[in-house]
Amino acid sequence: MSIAAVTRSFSPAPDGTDAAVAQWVDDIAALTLPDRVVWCDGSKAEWDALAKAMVEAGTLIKLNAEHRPYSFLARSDPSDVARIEERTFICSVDPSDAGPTNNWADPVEMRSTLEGLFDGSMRGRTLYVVPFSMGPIGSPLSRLGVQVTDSPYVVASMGIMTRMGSEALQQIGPSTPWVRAIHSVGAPLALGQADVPWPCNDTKYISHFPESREIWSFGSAYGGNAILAKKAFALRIASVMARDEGWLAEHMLLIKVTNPRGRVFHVAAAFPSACGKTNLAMLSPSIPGWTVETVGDDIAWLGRGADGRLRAINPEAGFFGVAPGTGYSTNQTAMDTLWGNTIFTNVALREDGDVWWEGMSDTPPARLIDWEGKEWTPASGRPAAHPNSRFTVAARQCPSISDDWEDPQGVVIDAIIFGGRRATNVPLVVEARDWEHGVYLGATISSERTAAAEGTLGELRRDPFAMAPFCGYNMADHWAHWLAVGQELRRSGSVPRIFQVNWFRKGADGRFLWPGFAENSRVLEWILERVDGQVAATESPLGLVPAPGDLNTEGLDVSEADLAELFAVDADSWRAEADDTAAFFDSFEGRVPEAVSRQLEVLRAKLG
Ligand SMILES: Nc1nc2c(ncn2[C@@H]2O[C@H](COP(=O)(O)OP(=O)(O)O)[C@@H](O)[C@H]2O)c(=O)[nH]1
Ligand SMILES: C=C(OP(=O)(O)O)C(=O)O
Ligand SMILES: [Mn+2]
Repeated sequence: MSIAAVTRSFSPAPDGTDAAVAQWVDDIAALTLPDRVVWCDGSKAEWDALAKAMVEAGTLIKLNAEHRPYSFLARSDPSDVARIEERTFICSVDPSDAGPTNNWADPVEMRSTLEGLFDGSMRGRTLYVVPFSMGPIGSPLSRLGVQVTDSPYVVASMGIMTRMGSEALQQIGPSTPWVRAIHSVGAPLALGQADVPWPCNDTKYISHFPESREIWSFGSAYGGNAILAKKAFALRIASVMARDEGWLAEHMLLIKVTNPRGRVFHVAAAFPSACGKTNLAMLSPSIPGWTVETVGDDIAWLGRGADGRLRAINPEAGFFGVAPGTGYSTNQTAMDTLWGNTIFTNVALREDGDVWWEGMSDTPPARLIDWEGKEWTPASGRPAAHPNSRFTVAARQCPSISDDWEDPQGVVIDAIIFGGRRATNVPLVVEARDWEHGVYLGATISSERTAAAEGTLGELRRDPFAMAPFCGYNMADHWAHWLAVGQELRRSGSVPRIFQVNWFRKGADGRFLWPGFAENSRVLEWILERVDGQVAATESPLGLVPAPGDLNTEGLDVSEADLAELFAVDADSWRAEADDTAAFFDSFEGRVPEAVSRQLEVLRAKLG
């Protein structure tokens, strides 16, 4: 083929497209040099055509429709399976605005690096223009964005995870703020060069420019690095928008809970990645008379409503959940959600054309094709599904989805929960003494590393507000912002209570002390009875804990000794933890709000 064979087909912007959007797309196309530019309308026909093309290209494997209607398996490049925090950058003008929990990079240098990498990076590929709304279209709490990407997998995922297409594009006018998100897998194709099923690049950058509300992601197609509406926009950029505009963008699930007396509550809960958000969001209570319905499983945008109360929306439209550990015995609702219309990534393939992963059932099938496409048997000695394998599915398909999940005003929050994965020290549940203490509990979350990000599994790391990888500005300023929001809520007389939970405490023998999953409803019961003023609490150095006998253990198979261990406070370990917290606070070089550092002194005094 000769150079003359290169045909560029740039479809024009749809009628009515905002001129700034059209200009920006032209500029990105001029930089990245794709063969085609396609404006996505979000239609079913468009999704179908993308899926068909990806099956032909080998990016997706169509599952057996008898078992899993209209569902697909994607196998990533084995090097591109999780978020990479070392390659994730916050490029604020002032490095102290990124703070010690972020990788800061100079915005001018980063722009020049990225321009070099993106120069011609879409050669031979299609540039898709993906307009989207985070939050219900037209809600006062929603925000708009446009992602350009050369990955059809990302387009299809954005179609599930966001309100994507023409309607979102029409919302953007000359004075509407919108977030610019640029993504390339970084694998240009020379003329006639054959593609691979999962193109990516060893060089990866996930760069955020908070001041100009821009995201540039290069080299990865893994969801957390490439579905830019999610962690990059709805958390990193949105947290900065929220700081500037007086609201909160948080790594939180949202649920509606109804108690046996018919009172309805809404709860927001922040846990680090792969620490139980999706599971709690889809909880089926083990205790009679309680129901839990799903509003969101990963991200919440919260702000003071016209009524002065804290309200929240789920800005997403789908779930990008961890597959391993999801099974009929742990999360029936998730299993029922995944009946069809699902993209699975890096799970194992069964001989009958369905999928499998560790924890889906107790006994694995005798033979599988593992996530890397290799033959697998239970004797293989390695997991069949990648530990961070995922499902991507529309929220509306969830049987427990709440009737108010798309309420444009958001749901009223009655309780906020912080949690982490802690084998030791942290009790099953603690109530904060007040908002300031609650902010301290959020600020001091530590959690064992999971497979959701590259790094050493099990290593304890600080993950304040479960936002360490996701806060687009200085974490200490985030705490100050929370304190300010609390003060405003106090003025209007309705401050949600704050709690801390830990489902993951282990005994000396290494087994979980708490059965978790459906039984977590017992902890929710105590939390919401506290909110409803129905139950007392006991003082502990860490905060308020259930008085003996107040945690509902009826019919529960947990020994008295294990229950005691779940609430044990070891003063020596806590003194060591307090020292570690002091060192952590020092890393913020004087930026930690006084109301937060004072809580550490209170804790030390209570420990004696
Ligand atoms: N032991 C235990 N494991 C849990 C519990 N809840 C979730 N998990 C496991 O933790 C992993 C991550 O859960 P998930 O809900 O997907 O976390 P998310 O990434 O925060 O949404 C999965 O393997 C779950 O099976 C629990 O209450 N107890
Ligand atoms: C989507 C992700 O997160 P979570 O594990 O919190 O669902 C991710 O970490 O890429
Ligand atoms: Mn999740």
